[in-house]
Amino acid sequence: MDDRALVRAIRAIIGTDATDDDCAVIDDGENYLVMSTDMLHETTDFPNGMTSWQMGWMAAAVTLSDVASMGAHPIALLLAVGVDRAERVEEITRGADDCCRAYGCRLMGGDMDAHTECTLVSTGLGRVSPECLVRRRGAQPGDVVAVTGIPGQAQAGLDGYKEYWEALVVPRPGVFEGQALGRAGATAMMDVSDGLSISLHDLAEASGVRLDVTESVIPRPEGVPAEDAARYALFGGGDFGLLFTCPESVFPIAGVDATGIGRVSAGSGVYLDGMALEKVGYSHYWE
Ligand SMILES: Nc1ncnc2c1ncn2[C@@H]1O[C@H](COP(=O)(O)OP(=O)(O)O)[C@@H](O)[C@H]1O
Ligand SMILES: Cc1ncc(C[n+]2csc(CCOP(=O)(O)OP(=O)(O)O)c2C)c(N)n1
Ligand SMILES: [Mg+2]
Ligand SMILES: [Mg+2]
Ligand SMILES: [Mg+2]
Repeated sequence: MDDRALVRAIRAIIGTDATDDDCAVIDDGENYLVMSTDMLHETTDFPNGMTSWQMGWMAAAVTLSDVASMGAHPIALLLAVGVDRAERVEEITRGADDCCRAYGCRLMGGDMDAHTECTLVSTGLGRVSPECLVRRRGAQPGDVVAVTGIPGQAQAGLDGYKEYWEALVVPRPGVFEGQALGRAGATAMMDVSDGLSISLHDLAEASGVRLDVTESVIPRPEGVPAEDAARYALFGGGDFGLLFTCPESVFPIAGVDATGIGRVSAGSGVYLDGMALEKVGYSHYWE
């Protein structure tokens, strides 16, 4: 079983509204509050050679990315640290704090425990005005499909391309881009943390639309053999660009470095140059 199947089981208990987006959305009257929590641990998320500071940075970044993907401004982050060696805690905390400060957020508490495997759980809170909130479900036929940044860099780093190691271990969440996209009228948005292909599928399903994407225009890591670069860009995880849709009339959006890669139409499924695109990406599995 993979984590998508488990989310479906959880959805049956707590509802679609609570499980459809990168964050939970809470109506606070004047604004919406958004919240996300993410767990990272050594076996599946921290490649060999990562420093404690980088682990802390990455834990904060994945959660800031979820807040960003709603068009929201991050307010506060909490970090729970399950740690094998006590002397790691300070550097982990510095990494998370540096990441928060870089994106206008504050690390405001957390929890800790002794654990055999270094495990970090970051929980973030953000705020967004109702007209700027963007969910995964709003894509409209005729909209442009676009992505920020260059998907595939983190996977290239994981596979040994040293020039992309930094992109893998110090990921940059699209906090400022997400807010600009929310203001500009993006109709649906999510981050591509699990890979572009699987994210296109998640967005298409949440919005109840069909997405058609053109392979040749998808940005991909330079300096990598062509076949690998295309595969990394479509199926590699760990990049924190934003996948979004918006009316053609507002694209491109000032201040946001994004590439138009396709179109939304009525229907269902994701098609790459007219062929069904595999729903493959970074997933967690159970026997
Ligand atoms: N254990 C859980 N209990 C409740 N909701 C969950 C759980 N795990 C994941 N979700 C929800 O399922 C959705 C997808 O989760 P996930 O794939 O982790 O998103 P992301 O890639 O943005 O971190 C989110 O809305 C998340 O809040
Ligand atoms: C072994 C390994 N593979 C891939 C990555 C890149 N990576 C970093 S975070 C992440 C995905 C998790 O991000 P997030 O969306 O916060 O988690 P989810 O809840 O979707 O599992 C990936 C694939 C990594 N750090 N380590
Ligand atoms: Mg996400
Ligand atoms: Mg998650
Ligand atoms: Mg996440």
